[in-house]
Amino acid sequence: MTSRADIDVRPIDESEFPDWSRAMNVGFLREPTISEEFLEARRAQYTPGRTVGAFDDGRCVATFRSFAQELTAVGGAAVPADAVTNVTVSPTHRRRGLLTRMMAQDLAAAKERGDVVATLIAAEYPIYGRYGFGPATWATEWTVDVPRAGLDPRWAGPEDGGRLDLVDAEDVRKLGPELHARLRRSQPGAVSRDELWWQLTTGAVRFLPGFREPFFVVYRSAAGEVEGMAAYTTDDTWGDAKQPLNTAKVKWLTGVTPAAERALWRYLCSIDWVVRVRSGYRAPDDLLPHVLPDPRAAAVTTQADFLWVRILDVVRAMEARTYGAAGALVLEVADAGGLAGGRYRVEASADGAGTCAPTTENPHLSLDVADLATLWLGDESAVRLAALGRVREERAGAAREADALLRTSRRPWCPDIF
Ligand SMILES: CC(=O)SCCNC(=O)CCNC(=O)[C@H](O)C(C)(C)COP(=O)(O)OP(=O)(O)OC[C@H]1O[C@@H](n2cnc3c(N)ncnc32)[C@H](O)[C@@H]1OP(=O)(O)O
Repeated sequence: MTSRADIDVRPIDESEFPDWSRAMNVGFLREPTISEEFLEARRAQYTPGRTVGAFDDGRCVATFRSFAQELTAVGGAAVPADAVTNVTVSPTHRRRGLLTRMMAQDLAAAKERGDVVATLIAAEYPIYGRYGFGPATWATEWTVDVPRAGLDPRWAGPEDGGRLDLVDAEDVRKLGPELHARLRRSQPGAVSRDELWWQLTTGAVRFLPGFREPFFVVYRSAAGEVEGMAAYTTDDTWGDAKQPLNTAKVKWLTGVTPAAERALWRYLCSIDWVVRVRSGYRAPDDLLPHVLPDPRAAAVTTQADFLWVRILDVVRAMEARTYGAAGALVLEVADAGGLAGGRYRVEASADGAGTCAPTTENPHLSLDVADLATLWLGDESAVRLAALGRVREERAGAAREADALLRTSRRPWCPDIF
């Protein structure tokens, strides 16, 4: 076995991208042989200096990549984020600390650059907490049993004066970015999308396994505004008695008004032949179950953590968000990674704005930086974390006070896997 010190962890140059891509496919259990088409399509994701590999005897055995992203904080401000992705270590080189080395380098560089947080979608729950990441948004997928939903079979489109149209991929690339920008301004947990995201979702660029061209539907309000859009695929399944048994799978659905969300779900549950709708990963408090006359027709298929956040700069993170009440909170933040620990006073005013600064006052709550990330996006309750022993109340009632400041009325949601 090569000793740990002999394995070189460093940013790759572009000529190493094919070997790096092969190693990534190995880690993700995909076919290791890389085609020219795959490389060509994927090359836009080569981020110089931030595409990192580990090399043993000249061969890539681990991969890691990060890129610039914006994450929407509570209140709608976008904070600069270090988005981590493509993390793999070949099975031959596991548990020798390669991920730990790649992560330490990346987080230090992100801190140096001035990113407020790092973000990722965790493949498995136990991997990233040790690096200061905490689960900050959760996702729910429902499967709707359409015949059970109690919907009026005569439905012929939105009753609110709005309209639905099927559109082409090109329309999605044209209309989608602006709609998504609107969503991001009001959806804590949402992240920025680059042009490649729109090319991938519409099939203009293809390298992800199992791509199938979706149908695209747009909702316009009575005033003609594009307020919603969805992409879905369907299978082609028929029962022995010649009854249609098709499933529609929602790839994504964006609605910036409740009317748009309602119309799109109603549409998806009213396509002839479709008896099942899989919602894709939604916020756990999505309107979906309750837009159906019988909400029990929407059964939860998946319920899991989704976006993980690592706070790199507590002062800027706390000042970027808004607060639900006026009040002050002194937090003792532990950070084994040495990037963001310390004692901070957060002061929120009645208009929702907050200030944050290091302090020597006595703390109200002590917690790990990973749990602060979990609280920061507003989803989790400090009272619940205290009950779990993850937050310590240094002053009686502090967890309840923290909840009044930090929690949001709707849950944060990250619509994107990256
Ligand atoms: C953002 C993304 O890209 S998510 C995708 C992550 N990638 C995958 O899941 C692909 C398959 N898995 C892998 O490639 C690897 O197993 C990785 C990347 C998850 C871990 O890489 P390794 O180099 O083995 O991790 P490393 O040796 O640095 O482990 C550090 C610690 O984390 C623990 N750890 C690592 N992976 C896991 C895991 N999947 N489950 C539980 N613990 C884990 C190790 O046991 C070790 O613990 P210790 O410090 O107490 O000894």
